[in-house]
Amino acid sequence: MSALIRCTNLNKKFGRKVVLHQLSFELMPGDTAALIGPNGAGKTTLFSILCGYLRADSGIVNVLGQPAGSKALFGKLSALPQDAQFDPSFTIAEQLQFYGRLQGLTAKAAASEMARVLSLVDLAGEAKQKAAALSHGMRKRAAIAQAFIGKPQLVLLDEPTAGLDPANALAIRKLISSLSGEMSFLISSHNIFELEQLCNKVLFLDKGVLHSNVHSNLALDNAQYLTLQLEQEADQQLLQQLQQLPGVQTLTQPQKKQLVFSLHSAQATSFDILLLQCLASHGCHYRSLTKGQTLEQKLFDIA
Ligand SMILES: Nc1ncnc2c1ncn2[C@@H]1O[C@H](COP(=O)(O)OP(=O)(O)OP(=O)(O)O)[C@@H](O)[C@H]1O
Repeated sequence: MSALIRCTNLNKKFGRKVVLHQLSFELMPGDTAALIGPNGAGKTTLFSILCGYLRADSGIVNVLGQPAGSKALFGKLSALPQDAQFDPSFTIAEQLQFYGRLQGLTAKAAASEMARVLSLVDLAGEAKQKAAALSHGMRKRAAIAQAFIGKPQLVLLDEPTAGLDPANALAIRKLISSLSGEMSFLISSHNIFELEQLCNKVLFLDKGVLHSNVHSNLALDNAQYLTLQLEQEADQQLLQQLQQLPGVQTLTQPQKKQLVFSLHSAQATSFDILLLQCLASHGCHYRSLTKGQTLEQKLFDIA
C-alpha cells in the first residue's frame, strides 16, 4: 500500500529561523492523523508545504505519490486553512460553485457539488447568503464544506472546530468521523479531546521537530494504562502500596487527585480488582477508573 503522504528529511527556514527540522513521517490510506504542537511549532508551515503554498528548503515531500504542489493533486487534495475567508461580495453558493469550477467541474456538476457539501455541514438553507450574514460558526462550517468539494482523497484541516460552540464542534467531529471511510484526514487542533476522538495516529511537533515516538495507534497504545480519579489526594502510604501492586510498571500523578498506572500487559486484565481492594482497605473513595491514558497525559510525559 503506498503512502498518502511521505515526508523525508523535510527542512524549512524563514530567514535564519529553523521552522521545520528533518521531518520524516508517513500517512497511510485510511489514517485520520492528528498534528499537534504548541503555538509556533510549525504546523501551519507544514500544511502549507503539503499543499504546495510554500516550498521546503530540502527533503522529499510526496502527497498521493506526487511531489507537493503538483498539478496532478488538483481535486485529490484539499485543505481548510486556519483563517479561511469568503469573499463578502458573493453568496456562499456562488463561491463554492466557483471552487468546483476551478477543479474542472461543469457548471451543473459544480452546482450539485455545492448543494451536496452544504448539506453535509447542515447549511443547505444558507446557500444564498453572503458571508457577512452568517455567524462565525456557520462561516467555519461553510469553509469546511469547501474542503469536501470534489470528494478529495486527502483532506488537511487546520483547526476545524476552533471558535465553534460545543454542539457545532460535535457535529463537525461526527461529520469527519462519518467521512473517514471515504477519505483520509490530517487534522491540526489544540483540542486534544477532539483529536483523541477522531484520530488513530499522532504527529507531535515541537519547535519544528517531530517526536516520532508518538506515531502510534492510540487505542493499542492505551491498552496497558489505567487512569484513576480519586475523591481526595492519595497519601504517601497509599501511593507506596499502589506502586507495589502486582503488574504495576509505573505510577504517575499528573494531577493531585489523579493517578495513571502503566501495567505489564500480562497482568493488566485482573489489575482493577486488586486496585479497588487496596483503595477500599484504605477507606479511599474514587470517582472514576478508566482504561487508557489521555493524549494530554501522553504528551505531558514526552514534553
Ligand atoms: N511567512 C513567515 N515568515 C517568517 N516567519 C514565519 C512565517 N510563517 C511562520 N513563521 C514562523 O514560523 C514558526 C512556525 O509558525 P507556524 O504558523 O507554522 O506555527 P503553528 O504551529 O501553526 O502555530 P499556531 O498553533 O500558533 O497556529 C513561527 O515561529 C512563526 O513565527
